[in-house]
Parts: sequence; structure tokens; C-alpha cells
Amino acid sequence: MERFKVEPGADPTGGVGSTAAARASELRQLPPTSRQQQQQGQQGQQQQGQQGQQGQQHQGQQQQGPHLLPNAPVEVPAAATIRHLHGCVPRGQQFQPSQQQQPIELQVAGVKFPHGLGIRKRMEEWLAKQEQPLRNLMPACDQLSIPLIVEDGGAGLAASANSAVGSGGAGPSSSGVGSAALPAHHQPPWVSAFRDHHLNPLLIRLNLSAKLGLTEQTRWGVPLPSEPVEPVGVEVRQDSRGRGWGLFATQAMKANTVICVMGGLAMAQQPDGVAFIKRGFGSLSKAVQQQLQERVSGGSVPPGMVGQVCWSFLAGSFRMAFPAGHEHGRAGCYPGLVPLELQMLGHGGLAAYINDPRVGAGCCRGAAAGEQGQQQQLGDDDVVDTANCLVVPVMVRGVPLPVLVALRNIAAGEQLFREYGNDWWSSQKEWLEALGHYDISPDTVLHGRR
Ligand SMILES: C[S@@+](CC[C@H](N)C(=O)[O-])C[C@H]1O[C@@H](n2cnc3c(N)ncnc32)[C@H](O)[C@@H]1O
Repeated sequence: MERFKVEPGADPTGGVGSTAAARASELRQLPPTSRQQQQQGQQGQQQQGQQGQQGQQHQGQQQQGPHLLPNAPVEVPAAATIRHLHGCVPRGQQFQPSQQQQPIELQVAGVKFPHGLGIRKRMEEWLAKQEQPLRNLMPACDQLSIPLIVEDGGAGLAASANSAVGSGGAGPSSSGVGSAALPAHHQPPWVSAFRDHHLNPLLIRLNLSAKLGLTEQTRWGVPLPSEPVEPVGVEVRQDSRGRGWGLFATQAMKANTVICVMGGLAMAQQPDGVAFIKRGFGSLSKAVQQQLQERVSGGSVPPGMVGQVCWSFLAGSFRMAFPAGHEHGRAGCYPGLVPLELQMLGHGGLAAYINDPRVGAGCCRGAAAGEQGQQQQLGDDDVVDTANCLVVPVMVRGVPLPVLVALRNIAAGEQLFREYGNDWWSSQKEWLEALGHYDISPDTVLHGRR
């Protein structure tokens, strides 16, 4: 979108300031953006001079605002980069920035962080704070941490309001009994889930470090992968209770399994997320706008309204507060960082197919079905689905990643469900009603007519 700055030589490994100079060689371990991966080998030599210069320029910009405060205005990420109108983007249709477009500052495990969020700086600061070189930092204990979760020496968990959320490295050896435990009604969803489901933070950190390739000690210092960490042992199938398509396990998964990292484009919760929805359609390429027009053609939505009604529903569908629970994000899960959300539309992977367990949301049969439709859905059978997985925020070397974890043992054949949260349902409610008014089903907007 127009608000992205063109920074042709920007380099997440460059721009190392004097404070971090001592870590210069390790900073070269930071993952390159996908554009840089493309360019490596071809233009690496030629760009070195430019990168040094632009890195300094970038650092200068950061020095003006060393800490991003909640609600600080940040750049609006571009919907213009979308090629495929679903949250699960087939390989090959992912956004590949051209030389003129460089909206992504850092990409880790399929999560794209645009300039303006300050994530690269957090990573650099985290690295500069370590007293040991990366290769000596045990990934599960020293490089990864789960905000607000500390372990009391193996006997249980405590929610801490002042755990080392920004620093990483809150491992069993470094943590004690959580202090200043948050009252239950203030606890973000993952904190209660750790208690209610007896999740084991160490196992989650171990599982994630393996998924990120940080296994034996010779690999502890390798760069984080930029490529998505996709779920294995899953398939996309039609949901039988009106939720459209869903993601199903084809093999058993144990509780605490890290299923994947939710891929997508990270953005600031309020300013960017809302701007993406309100103005995103206009910034799509004509061809992609046409895709959506064709999906819903034949219905009663006036063509000029597709960009409002259908796009807003679609972009809202693949929006996820990150960490889940808006209100808690604001309470300072990531001190110094704006509360984030993830936009999977056009940027995500298989996890974008994961449905919410609630039945009778009046969603896929169209809001036009009204109350009656909802009650029919509720009475369809007696089985009550519940969430069997949860998005847990994990700080990896200072970078916040949305990690999908199994809450309990999941059997082969079960559908994966995660709670979208009341905020998500209320923000979609009116758009669902608007779709119903125009006799368009959510499924048609998501996939076209079949
Ligand atoms: C992230 S997508 C999930 C994949 C989607 N079911 C599909 O077919 O592509 C979110 C959308 O799925 C549908 N959905 C998810 N959970 C649902 C539920 N519990 N009831 C009805 N629809 C649901 C809604 O259309 C929602 O906007």
C-alpha cells in the first residue's frame, strides 16, 4: 500500500548500532527477508555498500522513538501484496516483494513483520543483552519464553505480571515462583489454559525449538527459519456442522505438541488492522479485486459494494488478535510493543482453516437464516465441540511468534478447533448480517460458488 516506504537496500542484518556492535557477528545470524534470500548470491556483493548506509539511516529513525508505545501509529501493511484470497495460500502464490517494494522487515517461521513494528530492533536488543554467544544458549531455556508464564521449579505454574516477557530466557533455571499473580479475570487466555489444561511450558518450548531447527548444540546459534512452520499430519476437509472447510488431524497428537506457527502478516491491532479492512480492497490489484467480484457474482450484492461487504467479512475472517484476547494484549504482554494482530488473508498457511468450535453462530448458513437457523444448528446432534488447540505467544530471541499448541491429546480424525474469542465474533457479527441481507453465504465469499 502507498504508506510503505521504499527501502530497496534495507537489511535486517545491517543497521547495527554502536550499542550492539559487539554482537555484530551474531547479528549476521538474523534471518534474511524473503527478498534478500532471492537476492543472495546474485546481488549480495553489489548491495553491501548500500546496506551499510541504509542500515545507518534505519537506525537513525529508530533512535527517534526507542520504544513503541501502545497505540503508537505505525505503517499500514499493504493489502496490495495479496495474490490469493484465502488465509491459506498455496505455495508459489505467496507474496514475493519486488525490488521496489520492501514492506517486510523481518520474516520468522512464516510470520511477516513489516517495518514500523520495531521487531528487528527487539531482536537486536535481545541479542545484545545476552551474556553468552547464541551457540551457548540452550534454545528451550534461554532463547524461548512464554510471556506471563513462569515455572516454580517443576511443581507447577504461576502467572507473573512481571516475568521476563521481553527478554526471553525465562527458563526453569532462571525463573522462580511467579510474583504478583494476576487475578483470574485479568488473565489472558493462554495463562488460564496453562492451568486448566496442565500445559507444560518446557515441553512447548522444547517442541518449538525443534520445529525451528534449534536441536543439537551445533545448531543452537543458527538463524531462525524464515519459511513457514506448517502443521504435519493434517488435512483440509468439509466441516459437517456448517463451519465451511476445516483442518483435521490425520494422526494422533499429544497434548503440548506444537502443531505449527500461525503464518501471516503481523500488524498493529487497532490502526493497521482496521485500516487493512477498511481500505484494503482498494489497494488490491485489479486482478485480485476481480477474483472476489467473480466469487460473489450472481448474488444480490451490488458490484460496487463488494469492496465493503464481502471484503470486510473476508479480511475479518482471517484476522487473529495476537496474542489472542485484545484486551489482554493491551495489558502489556509485550512491554514496549504495540498489541499485535495477525492477518492470514493472502499470507498464511494451513492453520487458516482452523475453525472456532461454537455451533449456531449463524455463520455459514448465512445470517439470513436468523434465529431459527441458529437453533436448528444447535440441535443437529448432541456432541459439543470444544477447542483442542490454542495459540500461545512465544518469544523467540525477542521475536513474538503465535504458536499453535495441542491443549490435550488429539486423536486421528478429530477436527482442530481454536477459540476465536468474543471480540472476533462481535466484530464479524454485523458483516455476517450484511452478507445475509444480500443472500450471500460466508462460504461463497471464502471460496466462491460450488
Ligand atoms: C479462519 S476461517 C476458517 C476456515 C473456513 N471455515 C473456510 O472454509 O475457509 C474463518 C471462517 O470460517 C467460518 N467459521 C469458523 N468457525 C465457525 C463456526 N464455529 N461457525 C460457523 N462458521 C465458522 C466463518 O465463515 C469464519 O469467517
